[in-house]
Amino acid sequence: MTTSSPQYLTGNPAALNAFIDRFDTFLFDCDGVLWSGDHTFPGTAETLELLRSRGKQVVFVTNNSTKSRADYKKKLDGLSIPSNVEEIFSSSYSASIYISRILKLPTNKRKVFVLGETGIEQELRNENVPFIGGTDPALRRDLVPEDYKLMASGDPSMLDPEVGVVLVGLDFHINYLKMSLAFQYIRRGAVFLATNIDSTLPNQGSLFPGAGSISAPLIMMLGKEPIALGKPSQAMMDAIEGKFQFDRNRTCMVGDRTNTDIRFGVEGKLGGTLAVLTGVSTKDDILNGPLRPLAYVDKLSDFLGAESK
Ligand SMILES: O=C(O)COP(=O)(O)O
Ligand SMILES: [Mg+2]
Repeated sequence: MTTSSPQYLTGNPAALNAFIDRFDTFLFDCDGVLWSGDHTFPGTAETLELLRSRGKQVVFVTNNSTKSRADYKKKLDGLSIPSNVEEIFSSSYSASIYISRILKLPTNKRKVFVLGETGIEQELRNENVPFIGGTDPALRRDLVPEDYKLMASGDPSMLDPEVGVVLVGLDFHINYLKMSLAFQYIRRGAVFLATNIDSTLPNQGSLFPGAGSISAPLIMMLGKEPIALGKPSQAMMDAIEGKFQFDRNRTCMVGDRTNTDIRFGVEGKLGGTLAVLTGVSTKDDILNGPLRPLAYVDKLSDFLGAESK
């Protein structure tokens, strides 16, 4: 854990410039750094353009599994932020790759029960991984007495015998039926995975339930944690390094949350980490918490104040 005191860069053109020059690749967290929900922070596009104009590789690394990489590409296009889908790593993508290429499942247990949104479904489809649940409207209903009987008996009309994995992400339509199904599958042997376990999600400058709040009831009921495939999991870092072959010493992770983004960079042994104060972690978290970044700024666009080259 980093215990040195992070350098404050805001308003220091020479220090901002020196920080940029230390790295060739910048991994950018999205929620809380580039935007907060649908509100994009002013100067985001210009800051990314500044880095690219200096030959820096920019990669987007988000724990938000509600969108697919293609969805994020559309969002970035809409914000006039140039990108290609290969530069985008979402936890929905990371989880789908893990299930399709890493997890060894019995041939009759290859189906995934999803608590989550379309982002997970699109990425599972891209990897030809069969799934049920997710945005299925048939599950947006109250439990009825018959459901208890069918679940308790493991009736295949209620509990698909091919389900071998439960994948939990942020689900805007969670309910007792879906939580019960996930619980039944896992207690009957399904692998418990999470796209990410961020406790809260920033939006419009406030905080709302994050994916971790969807896994939490299952963790309480089961007495065990899921394998989480988003930051700080190094499975994601290895996938990104595999694609870009970057020099970790010349790579910086930029994020708003110390226990995911900064931990991801520190445990990934990157050359540096940068925190911003526009998302979840506070200045106190950054200066006095167990996981401290190399440096921090008030907001990403402070980099527009770097010395001009
Ligand atoms: O989805 C979340 O909880 C956070 O998403 P982020 O990694 O882009 O900040
Ligand atoms: Mg974030």
